[in-house]
Amino acid sequence: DPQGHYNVFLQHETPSSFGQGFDFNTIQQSPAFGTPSGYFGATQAPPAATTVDPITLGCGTPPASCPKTRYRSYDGSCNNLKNPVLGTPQTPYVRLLPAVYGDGLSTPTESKTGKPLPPSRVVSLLLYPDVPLEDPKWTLNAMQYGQIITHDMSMIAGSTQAQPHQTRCCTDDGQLLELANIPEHCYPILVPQDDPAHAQTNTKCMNFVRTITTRDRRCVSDYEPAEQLTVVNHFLDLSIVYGNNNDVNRQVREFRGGRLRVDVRRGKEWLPRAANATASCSIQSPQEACYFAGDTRVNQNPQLTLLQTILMREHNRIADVLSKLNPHWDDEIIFQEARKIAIAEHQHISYYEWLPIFIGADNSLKNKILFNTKNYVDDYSEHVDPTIINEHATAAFRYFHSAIAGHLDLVTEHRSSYGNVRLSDWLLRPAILEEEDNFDDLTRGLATQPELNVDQYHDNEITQYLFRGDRPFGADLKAIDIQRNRDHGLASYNDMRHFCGLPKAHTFDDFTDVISKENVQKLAALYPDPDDVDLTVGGSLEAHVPGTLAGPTFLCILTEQFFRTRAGDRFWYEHSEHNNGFTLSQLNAIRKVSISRLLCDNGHHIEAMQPRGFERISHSNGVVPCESLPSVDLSLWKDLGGGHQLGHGFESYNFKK
Ligand code: HEM
Repeated sequence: DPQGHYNVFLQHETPSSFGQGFDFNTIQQSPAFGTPSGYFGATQAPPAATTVDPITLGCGTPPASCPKTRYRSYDGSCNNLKNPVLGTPQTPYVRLLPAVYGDGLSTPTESKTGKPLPPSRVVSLLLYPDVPLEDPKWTLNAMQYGQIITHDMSMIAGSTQAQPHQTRCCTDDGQLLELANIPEHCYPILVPQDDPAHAQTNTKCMNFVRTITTRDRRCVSDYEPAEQLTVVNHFLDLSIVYGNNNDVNRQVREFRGGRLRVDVRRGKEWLPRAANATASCSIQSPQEACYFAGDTRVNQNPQLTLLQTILMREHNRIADVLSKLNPHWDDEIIFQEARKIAIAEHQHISYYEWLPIFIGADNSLKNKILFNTKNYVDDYSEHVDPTIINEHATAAFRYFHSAIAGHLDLVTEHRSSYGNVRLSDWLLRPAILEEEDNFDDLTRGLATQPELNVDQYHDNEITQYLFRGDRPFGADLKAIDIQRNRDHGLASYNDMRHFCGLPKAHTFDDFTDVISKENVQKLAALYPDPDDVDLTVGGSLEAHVPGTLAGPTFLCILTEQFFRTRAGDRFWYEHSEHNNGFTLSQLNAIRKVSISRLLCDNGHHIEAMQPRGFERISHSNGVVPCESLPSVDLSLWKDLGGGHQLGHGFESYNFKK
């Protein structure tokens, strides 16, 4: 297009087997953001920057040009060559159904009846109590890898997800501010008078700051509804390790031997320290570790930091092997080839080990998310939009918050648990990983301890004590999720379930086709009208589709997202060699990777693991020596020379066959 306007009105290609009555013709497409001409349809100049980082301005910056390369960019630009800005940071989520804002443009959702919606905290207290049921089959590792996948795919703009937000919507002692004094973007969570926790401290108000939107950044006209922005790239590409832009990437790299930067303490490699530890962590002394990684949320909880450390070490392990195999490769080639392998391992673990548990193997095969093959899968389509779906990130995927356990087991090599740590004591305090044998003991704990059942029950550690620091009580993740649902103006549960092929409910009773009578009664007591039920609430009460950990509505959303994330990624690892992929033998070597082997290879002294590390130890999944678990044969990356040179690297290599 001579104007340089990319065609972003992508038509979703529905795979023929994508059945179940989903009507994808109604999918809302993203408007043309980030066009080279600047602010699409803008009537006003963009607002002044509120943060120092210039990339946080605007709604996506298209690259000047797209280099020909076999490696993906850090920000995801040029993945889609028709629309190079697609999937880059600072662009809006897309929606499956139009937003339902209170005023039609940007204010939080309201009841269609004019009566108030039940306060989020009240819904959380009534429907999501702490009933500690353990998952009979899956480990805490399954939950934790889910958070890794999430952080790789999206992060709402304007949230730190860590330190108290700079914007304060309540007084320091938890009271509501005078209306006139409430800062912009505030949408505080109101605490009921009889709150079992917060009434004890006379807290009436919990901080909640609205997500930054295309309207806040003046990227749309005054007449267009707001779309929330996500600040990380949308692809499943280990951006949590490598960073979401060139700048962060430079900071995580060693620039020697293709390695990532590490700090060595007690003979072990740790993530480098954050430059400003007090801003990134809740440390209690200046020496306390607080890390820097590709994702700003790295320090949020110890098990997350643990997996981030494992993934960083895996990159360096691969880089060290590649430098020995190919002494003629420079830092850049080793780095990019190691990165490509690590991303492939991560995509493989996410899709072939993790997804079958959460969205079901049959469902994934049927919908062309997984393939039963030893061959290439060249299913990329530039018409599939890889953008993260708002209903996915703000409702469906958050459902797995239910699996979070409040205590983390410390487990010896003999698989006996000798203690545990309390989650809310160690949020934003990753130093615990470096004490004694905690790194290995928590790793074994992840793979031994069950996750909590994926159901309507949530651990008090995240509904009463989240980020409490040294206060008696903290935030409520379920109330936040409900509040966020309204902040983003997500379509109602009723409309979404209809979109996903279930009948539209006319009365609360109609919900009993997938929700228990008891829960429907509670919904009827809380909400003025069946059309008012929040997606995040209704979806989380549905009975699960057999073989999956989600009800039909969430399953439909998750399935659609994971289809797009795969088929909309031009650098997906299963593509053939001439489509940026590996040789077939390399690909089949990658397919041998497992979460268990990853933990074995990158822990300190972990000698044994069960083969399927997301599944609890059992007769059919017994602990075996690490060496007996299949591994990726990196000798297949020996470059025999004679590849075609291109820029700093090679367009093709002459890999050992
Ligand atoms: C200990 C574990 C976890 C903690 C403490 C945690 C906490 C949080 C917090 C504080 C937020 C931001 C909420 C907001 O302000 O709107 C969030 C967002 C989110 N969480 Fe979790 N979470 C955990 C695990 C998980 C898991 C296991 C999943 C899914 C498998 C998940 C999925 C999500 C998603 C999709 C978002 C929204 C991401 C976005 O910004 O687009 N989380 N979580």
